[in-house]
Amino acid sequence: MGKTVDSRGSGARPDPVRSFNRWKKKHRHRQSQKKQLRKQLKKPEWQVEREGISRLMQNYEKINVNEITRFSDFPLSKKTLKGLQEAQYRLVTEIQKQTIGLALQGKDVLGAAKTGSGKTLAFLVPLDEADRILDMGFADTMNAIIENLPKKRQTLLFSATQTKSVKDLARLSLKDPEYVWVHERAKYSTPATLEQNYIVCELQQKVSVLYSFLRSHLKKKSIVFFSSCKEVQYLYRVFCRLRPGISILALHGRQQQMRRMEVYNEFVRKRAAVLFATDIAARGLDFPAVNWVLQFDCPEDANTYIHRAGRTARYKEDGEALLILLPSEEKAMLQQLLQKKVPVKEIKINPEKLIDVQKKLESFLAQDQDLKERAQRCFVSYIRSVYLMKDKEVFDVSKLPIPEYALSLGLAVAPRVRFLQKVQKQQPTKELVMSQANKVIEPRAPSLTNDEVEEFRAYFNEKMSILQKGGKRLEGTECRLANSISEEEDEEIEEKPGKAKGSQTQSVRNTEAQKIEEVPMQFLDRDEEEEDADFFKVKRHNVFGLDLKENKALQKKEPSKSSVKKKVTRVAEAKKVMKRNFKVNKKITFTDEGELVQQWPQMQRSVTKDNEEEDDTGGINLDKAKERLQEEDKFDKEEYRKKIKAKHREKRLKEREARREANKRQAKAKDEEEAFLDWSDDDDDGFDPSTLPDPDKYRSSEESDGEDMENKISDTKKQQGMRKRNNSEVEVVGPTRRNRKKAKWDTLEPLDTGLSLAEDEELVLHLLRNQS
Ligand SMILES: Nc1ncnc2c1ncn2[C@@H]1O[C@H](COP(=O)(O)OP(=O)(O)OP(=O)(O)O)[C@@H](O)[C@H]1O
Repeated sequence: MGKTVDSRGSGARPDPVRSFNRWKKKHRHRQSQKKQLRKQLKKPEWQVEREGISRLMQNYEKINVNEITRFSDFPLSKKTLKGLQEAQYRLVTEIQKQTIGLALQGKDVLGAAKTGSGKTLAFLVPLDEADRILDMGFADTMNAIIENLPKKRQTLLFSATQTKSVKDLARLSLKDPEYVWVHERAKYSTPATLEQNYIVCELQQKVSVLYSFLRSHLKKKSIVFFSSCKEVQYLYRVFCRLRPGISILALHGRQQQMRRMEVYNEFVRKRAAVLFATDIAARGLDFPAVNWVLQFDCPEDANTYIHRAGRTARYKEDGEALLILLPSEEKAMLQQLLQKKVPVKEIKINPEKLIDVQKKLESFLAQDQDLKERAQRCFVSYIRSVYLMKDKEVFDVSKLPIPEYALSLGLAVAPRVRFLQKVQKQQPTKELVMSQANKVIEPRAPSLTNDEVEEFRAYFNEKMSILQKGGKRLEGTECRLANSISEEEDEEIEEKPGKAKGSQTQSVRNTEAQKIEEVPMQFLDRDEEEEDADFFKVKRHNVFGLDLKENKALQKKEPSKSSVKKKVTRVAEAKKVMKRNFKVNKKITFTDEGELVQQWPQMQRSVTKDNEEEDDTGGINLDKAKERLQEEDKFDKEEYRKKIKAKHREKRLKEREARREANKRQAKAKDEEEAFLDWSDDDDDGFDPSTLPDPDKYRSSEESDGEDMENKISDTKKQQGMRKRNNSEVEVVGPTRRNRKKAKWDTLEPLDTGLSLAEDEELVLHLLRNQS
């Protein structure tokens, strides 16, 4: 009975391999489907971010300013919050609290808050220092930027000194901007932690005041503001040379951006340092831990003052600001500051602590032409900056003590400033002072008569008395801004020979006046600032003894002095000396030949016919002196030419002699060589054994050299034999030459080389080798 088996029957088991393969196929298919689905579902990062932001945006309307204390209270993205947290920004400042919400809601914002109050973090579209960019000076740049901005935009403007001008704002087409004036009702417009003082001093004392200030603040971090780059450049260099004992850095617009960043970082890194800067550093820059801001030159307006001073006392820190004002700037500037709610107190410099650096500067400039030129540029640049200032109530160039200022920079004479002449033309009432200032530097002929010199001195005395009487505070018409002033014109510096002696006189008077004044010591009441207290005094006038009273006393003295004492000119002094018949020391040396040479004073060696005919009329005959100098010059040139000729001749002779010697040696060596060859060939004919050293003697003397030497000799002899054989072969080829050599040999003396036998043999071998 047969049985059929159905493999699929209940009793049959499925093939496991086949079923696994089937499952695997299905699984793979399912996986790839899932993958494709995932791929389709995956969004780009930006899309995810945008979606996140749109979720946050839904919360913008719910922002309640009163509930905000931290950045995380704003609906900000995770990335922004992470960044803020990493930089340790958690709690918001007032301006941030009030403006970030508005900015997020897409509104245009016009924000104002004190310096160092955190405005930088408050704006999202960069844009900063709104009032400055709206200045006419930046008009072209701003217009170019605005033209290229999208029409649909959000504008956020922030500044410590915000503009409210509708005209200005219209330029930026702000749409219903939100005005946020955080400190509008505050008593002062500057930070409460900022202590602000000012001093009044003469222009010519400012450099010494600065030096004295630095000497008494060696452990502090200070920024000193100047009105021009060239001032920074010169004073930076000269102060480095003065070595005040503190690091000095310079930051100005003429530096490359990379250099500026280096300087910024270096200043931030240092614990104590002083930064000389222009207004490039006045706004927006956040220098941490600055103790002092010193405004060396008066700021152009109260706003600039606020920004400069705001480089210290930032974000809850303390700081001090010191403004240096000229007497001519004091009244108008203080008024402006008052209007802008800036509380400044007057303090006084302790004259005992004032270090005069003028002499040092003079000596630096005398040694360094480059520094001198920088000083000249600094001088012109400062005067130009004053001249170009808009506010003529504060800045009056005609009130500047020009020659004195030049001296205070270390310059012996004031460079000519052309535009001052224009001012002079515009201001006939001020003609006297200005013409005198410019007269100082008028070019003069090289020879001055006594009268001229007297006149020159007299005008200085007169000028000084005018300055003292009222020149300092001359009231006059306004200087008008001359648009025609070009940079080149300003750069033109001409030094004139007339020295500002009158100015020196005044500086001497000032020092005297300082001595006269008894100043009671009233130091600032701050224990931790003892060094400052040393340098500054509070509410004391006439520190430098330049007040009207004392000046009057000095003025009274001055004319009596000049009238009693006859003025002494240089020419008169020289004549006096000549009359005294002083004998000048001589320096005399002797040449190798024993000849006497007078080194000093130099003798006139050229003989002119006038030499003997000395003029006994007295004084110096310039024409004759000139003639003599020319003769002397010719004589010197002739002498020099002769010396050079002799030297060349000597050199030529030496070279000729050397050549002759070399030829001789060559000829001799050739003859010796030939002679030797002949000699070795014909030892029978002419060899004289007596010319050889005594072998016994040789042995005894050279015994110490041992067997080696003997071997060498025998080897040499062997080689000679070989050479002989070779030469005999040559002999067949050239009998004529041999005969000639022989004939020559007959006439030759035996050769005495002065060498030992062994050395002789070496020489021979060498020559033979060369020959072969
Ligand atoms: N929320 C904050 N928490 C802690 N520090 C802050 C905060 N906001 C700002 N600062 C710090 O305060 C200092 C001053 O800030 P910022 O430079 O933004 O001031 P500003 O108002 O822009 O000043 P200026 O008017 O001089 O430009 C900076 O060192 C900054 O790091």
